[in-house]
Amino acid sequence: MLEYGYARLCVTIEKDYFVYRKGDMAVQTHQSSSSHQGQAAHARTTAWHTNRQRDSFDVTDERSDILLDDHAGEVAARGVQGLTGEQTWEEREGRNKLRHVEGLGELQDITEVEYRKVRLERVVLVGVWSSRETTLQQAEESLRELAALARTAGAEIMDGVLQHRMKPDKATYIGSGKAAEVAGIVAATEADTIVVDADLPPSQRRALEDVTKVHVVDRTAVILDIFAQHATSREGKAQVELAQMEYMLPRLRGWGGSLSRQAGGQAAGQAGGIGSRGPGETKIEMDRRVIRTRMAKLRKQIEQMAPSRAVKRGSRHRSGIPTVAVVGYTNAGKSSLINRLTGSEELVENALFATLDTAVRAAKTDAGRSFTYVDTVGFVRKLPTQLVEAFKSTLEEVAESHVIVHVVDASHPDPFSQIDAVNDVLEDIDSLAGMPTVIVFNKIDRIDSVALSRLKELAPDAFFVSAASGEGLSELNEHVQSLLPKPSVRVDAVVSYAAGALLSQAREKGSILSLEYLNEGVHVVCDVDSALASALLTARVEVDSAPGDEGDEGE
Ligand SMILES: Nc1nc2c(ncn2[C@@H]2O[C@H](COP(=O)(O)OP(=O)(O)OP(=O)(O)O)[C@@H](O)[C@H]2O)c(=O)[nH]1
Ligand SMILES: [Mg+2]
Repeated sequence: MLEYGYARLCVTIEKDYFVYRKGDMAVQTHQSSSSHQGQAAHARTTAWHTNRQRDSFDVTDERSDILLDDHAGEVAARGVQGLTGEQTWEEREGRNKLRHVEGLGELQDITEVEYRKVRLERVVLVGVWSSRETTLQQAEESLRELAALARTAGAEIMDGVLQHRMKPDKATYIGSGKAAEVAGIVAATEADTIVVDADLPPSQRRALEDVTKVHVVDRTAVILDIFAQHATSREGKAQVELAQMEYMLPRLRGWGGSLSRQAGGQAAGQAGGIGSRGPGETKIEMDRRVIRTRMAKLRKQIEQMAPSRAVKRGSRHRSGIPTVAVVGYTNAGKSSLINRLTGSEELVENALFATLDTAVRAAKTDAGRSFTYVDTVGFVRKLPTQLVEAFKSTLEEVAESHVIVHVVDASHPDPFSQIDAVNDVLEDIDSLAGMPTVIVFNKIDRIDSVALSRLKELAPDAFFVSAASGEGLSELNEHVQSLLPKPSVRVDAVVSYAAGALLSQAREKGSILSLEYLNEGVHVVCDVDSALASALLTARVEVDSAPGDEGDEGE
């Protein structure tokens, strides 16, 4: 019964999601013909064009202080720069205002009005920030990221507001007066969901729902929702469902009651929004015991799947093929980079968490040696604890690789905070200590030369590339190849012509330093792993003056 409900919901969502994505593209294209003609002229029909147009008014698209001096000046001029220190008059003033975050909420185009009809839901984003903990800029950035997450989940952003207060309100998260204001915004924009940029306890969520009369979900619910939509492998699905149930369990009592538009079963599957998909609102009536039983079953299933993962990895290891793990913040361009480096066609999307299952892509060094790139799930700040488990399979892949390529979006307002977010997670894995790591700033086609040279100053050892234009990729490729572990055994022997297969293996898995065709056989000097070395030595043939003898060297 439960499984049936879940599968059914997934189908509905995927369909709607597709409509949303398609619609969104159409909106962007339309936009380009009116207000971005100059840009549109550049790259009219390519895929990059679509992405760039999307990016051109994406709410996440803003340069940071780090990258641009004049922007820092502008921020200072707005009087918010010093907020972390003394409490200024502006701060006191600011505390009493709900702050609209630019770029969230304005109608972009008339076409968008039409698309509203097919979209799932209209959301208002709400955040609270304290100058004791962050800066206004970081708070805005976090809300923009939430906007990108909500959009990826299929929502349409009507507005985004931030309240400055030392601590979230105990009852309603934002102050009660502000909650009433948000209720006004919700009514005016006809939004049907509020997304809060925090992990909200059930009581606060309910109180806020009572004031605003719409559905309130938190950041965790949005991320879980994206994972639910994107997971494709059996294990990924099971892990996400388990995470959703873990999230739901303490919140069960809170769902329903306060909302008149509460629906169950199939109706909710179609009308439900972020956070209500998967094992969500439809299962309110479900007894906790049933959920617990289901969770136990899922845990067992996942446990049983783990060995097959290990076997797959093990066989890759045994075959002596080195792996390069590509990690980084979500949407940094990991899949694009791998596609470009290997010629494969991994899913690339301007959406968060496009890749949800690790994928392995074959590559070859210039000398013909095989190695693989492992594409991993993107990282995100404030990753829900419930999902950490699901993330572990990705981390296992990283732990077992030989080189780490850490991709960063150079055009992001604050690339270094993203690097930190990723490193925070990676630092917890002991086996990574000492593993060669390459930092790669991608998307340099999107930043100007000033920003680029600033980044180069701040990260002198990094590589600067563009998966879009191909710039910098050959240097990166060369460097990655040089970091691959070298096969440890040097073989210098004449092997019989019948051992041709062994020689091609030596080319694939090791490196051939010299080949010489003699009457008796092939004189090969190569570096290979110990298994192949002993196979080659078995195929050795005797010649009059054995190669590798001192007398031979000089000739
Ligand atoms: N302009 C520009 N866009 C890029 C570049 N590399 C990637 N992109 C775009 O960035 C977006 C994200 O790319 P992906 O390759 O899906 O990123 P990812 O890191 O695999 O993302 P997840 O799988 O979601 O974690 C897509 O819209 C890409 O087209 C680049 O070098 N330049
Ligand atoms: Mg990806």
